[in-house]
Amino acid sequence: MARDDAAGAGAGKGSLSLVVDGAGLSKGARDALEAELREGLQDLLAGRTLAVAFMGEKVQRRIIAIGSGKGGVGKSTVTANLAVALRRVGVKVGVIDADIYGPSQPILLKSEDRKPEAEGETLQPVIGVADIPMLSMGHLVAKGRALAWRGPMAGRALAQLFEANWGDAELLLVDLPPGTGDVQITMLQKFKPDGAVIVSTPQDLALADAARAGSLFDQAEVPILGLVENMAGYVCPHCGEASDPFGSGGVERAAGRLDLPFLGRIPLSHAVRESSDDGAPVAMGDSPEGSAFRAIAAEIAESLGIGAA
Ligand SMILES: Nc1ncnc2c1ncn2[C@@H]1O[C@H](COP(=O)(O)OP(=O)(O)OP(=O)(O)O)[C@@H](O)[C@H]1O
Repeated sequence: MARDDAAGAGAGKGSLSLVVDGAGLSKGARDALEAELREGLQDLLAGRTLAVAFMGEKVQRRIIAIGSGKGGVGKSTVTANLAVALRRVGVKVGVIDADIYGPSQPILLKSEDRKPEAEGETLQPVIGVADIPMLSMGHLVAKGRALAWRGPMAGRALAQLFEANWGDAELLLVDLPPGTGDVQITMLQKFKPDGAVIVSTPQDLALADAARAGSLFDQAEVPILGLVENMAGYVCPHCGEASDPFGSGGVERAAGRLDLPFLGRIPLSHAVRESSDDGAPVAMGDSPEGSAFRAIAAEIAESLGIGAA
């Protein structure tokens, strides 16, 4: 225990700092122990303040799943850009690419040529663009091999990704495969997310699927942080004419109907696709598309109470 009477000149002032070995204790157990210590030390404190610090404190890490009902709506693109945007506001974020049927994060976050090392059974995430630690099914299997994995095999591979050494990452974004299959079920059973973000295009069909993906999280009592509308509105780079190939405003209306937050809209744009293919997500820059992702990331950071947003 350290004592700093000089900090407060008057009688009964000053401060005491107590460093406690809290390794292995849950947050609840630490809170209870701290309350007990404060109570027990009241006489000794005699009006001084007490600062309690726990050593070996586990990082409070939260898992946010990014899902969609339908394939190809931009879930992986949104995941990569949100990771970059969250990183820009100081969130220690990691990415798990759980899309075993079409892992694309190694391209999106430029880590295709890296292989995760293992310490014993534990994988070490590779570092992608913008210093984002990440692991993908794509890092574990040979490129181009179709991953027709089912049940236990998919579950084991998924566990390896979740149980990796995520260091000080406080938030893991999980890029899920589309739909409501084995990976989703395993994740909900073993690595239940703290929240989910649903991506959809404004199209009716995609929206119906998005609602189904949402109800899977609902049933598992995973809070849905909100809906993102992707591929909304297209401005022709040649003539400047605006059009809505997938309809307009559908996701926001659906969010209203489902009583869920609408997190924002990402335009259909060449810049988004090209930057994705180049492994330099558009959220790294300050273009209108990048800003759209950053606004959504700020909403998420705010609702989780993290980052400097
Ligand atoms: N806003 C956008 N503007 C232009 N192209 C986009 C946009 N969002 C995604 N794309 C492109 O659409 C394609 C599908 O995107 P992405 O792979 O992110 O979708 P997905 O939902 O993760 O697909 P999958 O079902 O294969 O996992 C990619 O080529 C991507 O670059």
